[in-house]
Amino acid sequence: MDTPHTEEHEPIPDDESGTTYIGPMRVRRSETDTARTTDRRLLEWVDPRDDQRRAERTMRDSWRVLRIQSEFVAGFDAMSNVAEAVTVFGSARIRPDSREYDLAVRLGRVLGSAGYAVITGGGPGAMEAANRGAYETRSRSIGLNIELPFEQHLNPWVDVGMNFRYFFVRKTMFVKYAQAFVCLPGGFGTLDELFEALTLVQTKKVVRFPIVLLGRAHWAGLLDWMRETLLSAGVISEADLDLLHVVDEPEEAVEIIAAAAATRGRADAGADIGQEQP
Ligand SMILES: C/C(=C\CNc1ncnc2c1ncn2[C@@H]1O[C@H](COP(=O)(O)O)[C@@H](O)[C@H]1O)CO
Repeated sequence: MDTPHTEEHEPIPDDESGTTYIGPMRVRRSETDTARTTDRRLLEWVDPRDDQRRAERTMRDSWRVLRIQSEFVAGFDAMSNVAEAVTVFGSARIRPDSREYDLAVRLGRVLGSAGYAVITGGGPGAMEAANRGAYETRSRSIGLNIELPFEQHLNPWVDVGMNFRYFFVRKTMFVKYAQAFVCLPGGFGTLDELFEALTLVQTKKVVRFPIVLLGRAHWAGLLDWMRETLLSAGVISEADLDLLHVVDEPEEAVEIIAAAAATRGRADAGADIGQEQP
């Protein structure tokens, strides 16, 4: 029989005891439960010919909206005091004895020393390293973790941390509270975050928001492909390519970010706020 959880009370793993909470109830955790993350339940396919399942889904989705709303509220509250900040993306898999890890620590330090808070995904690898560098400078070190199908911990260098259930809520926080993105070498997750940022800037959903790719060797092939395939096919423009800054040193990244910040006038910020609907 399935573990008796409802959508209103999703399981919260309790790492210490090896049990899971379903609302107020404490149950033994099974792999099947933890694999069914909140995002997975949200996106789960329901057979359109199954009227009963479709009706259940409609009811569950109505409740789900309230949970999504509460996650936004918690995120806005937690982040409301963040001042100047840069979001750093990068591989979850790089090891502490690698050059890439060292690069990410140096980036965190340089950003921290320049007065920026550092926001990462709060996980291991490049995220941990960037948080570590920021933490060492006593700048604010923020980790926005995500529920995954396997055990997930905030890295120890985070001093403000949150654990999100919904990918898209977390992504909003990455953008909303930062004034630039730096992408360290990474895989699919990093590419997803990079391209989301790029699309937001390209479509002017965010303005004066530099995107810096750190580590030329890692990014060169992708940039060549963008130029040779995407630009040649006319599906992007030369100006789109200019949205990306490619550098090798953390100091160069910070120079680019500071220069963009300097062009950001008060008029800019004021122009948007006040005329908008929430
Ligand atoms: C795979 C491993 C851990 C996964 N833990 C993660 N925790 C938090 N954020 C993550 C994690 N994995 C990916 N991300 C996000 O994607 C980017 C990195 O993805 P990539 O595919 O590794 O490039 C990163 O910026 C995070 O926001 C280790 O066992």
